[in-house]
Amino acid sequence: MPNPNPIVRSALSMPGSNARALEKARSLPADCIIIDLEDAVAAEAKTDARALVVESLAAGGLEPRYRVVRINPLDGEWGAEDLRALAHSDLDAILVPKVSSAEEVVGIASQMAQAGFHGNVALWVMIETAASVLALERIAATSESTPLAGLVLGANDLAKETGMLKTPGREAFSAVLSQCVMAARAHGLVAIDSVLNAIGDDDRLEAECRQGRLHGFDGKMLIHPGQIAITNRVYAPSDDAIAEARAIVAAFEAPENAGKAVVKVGGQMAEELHRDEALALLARAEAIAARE
Ligand SMILES: CC(C)(COP(=O)(O)OP(=O)(O)OC[C@H]1O[C@@H](n2cnc3c(N)ncnc32)[C@H](O)[C@@H]1OP(=O)(O)O)[C@@H](O)C(=O)NCCC(=O)NCCSC(=O)C[C@H](O)C(=O)O
Ligand SMILES: [Mg+2]
Repeated sequence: MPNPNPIVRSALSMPGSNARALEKARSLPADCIIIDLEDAVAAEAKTDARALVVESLAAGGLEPRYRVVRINPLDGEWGAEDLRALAHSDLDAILVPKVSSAEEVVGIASQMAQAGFHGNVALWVMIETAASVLALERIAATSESTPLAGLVLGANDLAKETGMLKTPGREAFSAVLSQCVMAARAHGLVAIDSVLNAIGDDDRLEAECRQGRLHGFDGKMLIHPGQIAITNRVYAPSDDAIAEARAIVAAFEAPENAGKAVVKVGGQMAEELHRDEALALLARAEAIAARE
């Protein structure tokens, strides 16, 4: 069974054709590695890249990082062969770009089954077409009957199609950020924010991570190792948040609060829902600490 709740703060993408990057990935502190066979690989390099990716997965050493391969679109020249080639590889998820409807996702799931995937590999999809944004809820709902487990926002393709501007504050994307997370949460999916193309602009990266975190994303897709540390830090529970969560859990465990559904902690109301939230945050913090 795929891990339904992986730690994926930093999801570093790299071209499947880049042997050096694939090797480097084994020692990088990214939570998740996305090996790309789609837009980061030139048409003439697709076949060799596919073979290199299969070989690299077989060599092992990427785990415990969550291992994702982004294949080419299944209605194009290379996608179906990508899927067949990966069916017996050791990986965690297949990421399919440019999906546009729930029906398409159901079709992808059945192509996965035909290719030889047997429910042990999750399906993630890119939300990067206008149609996919409009169909978000229906796409996410297919997870009831398919291995769909993650949504990854693709701001570059979305901007290309719609004319939305990728400004430093991502003002135009605010609604889409929210819609992605709502659809993911309503159906128990992982939600990954879009890449930032500006390599080396740490202030902008930090601001985008904070914005993604504010909207509720689990992590961010990255394009360069220099983006990992900031992303891991922003997407991890802060020391203050951990202390607050511990205080809430302790308050509910205190004998004087036995049987109470609501207590006061640090001048704030805390109900059982806040205790549950605190326990989830502490479990996440523990899982991150174990990883690091
Ligand atoms: C953008 C890059 C081509 C830049 O590469 P390069 O010029 O080699 O950068 P550096 O010299 O700064 O690299 C320093 C060292 O780090 C290694 N490196 C660089 N990038 C990666 C990486 N992504 N993963 C692993 N290692 C990486 C270099 O090899 C250097 O190492 P060393 O040899 O030890 O010095 C390049 O960063 C790159 O290819 N990035 C990823 C591109 C990619 O995956 N694109 C697809 C994702 S974007 C997307 O999905 C958009 C979405 O679909 C949408 O629509 O929005
Ligand atoms: Mg894209």
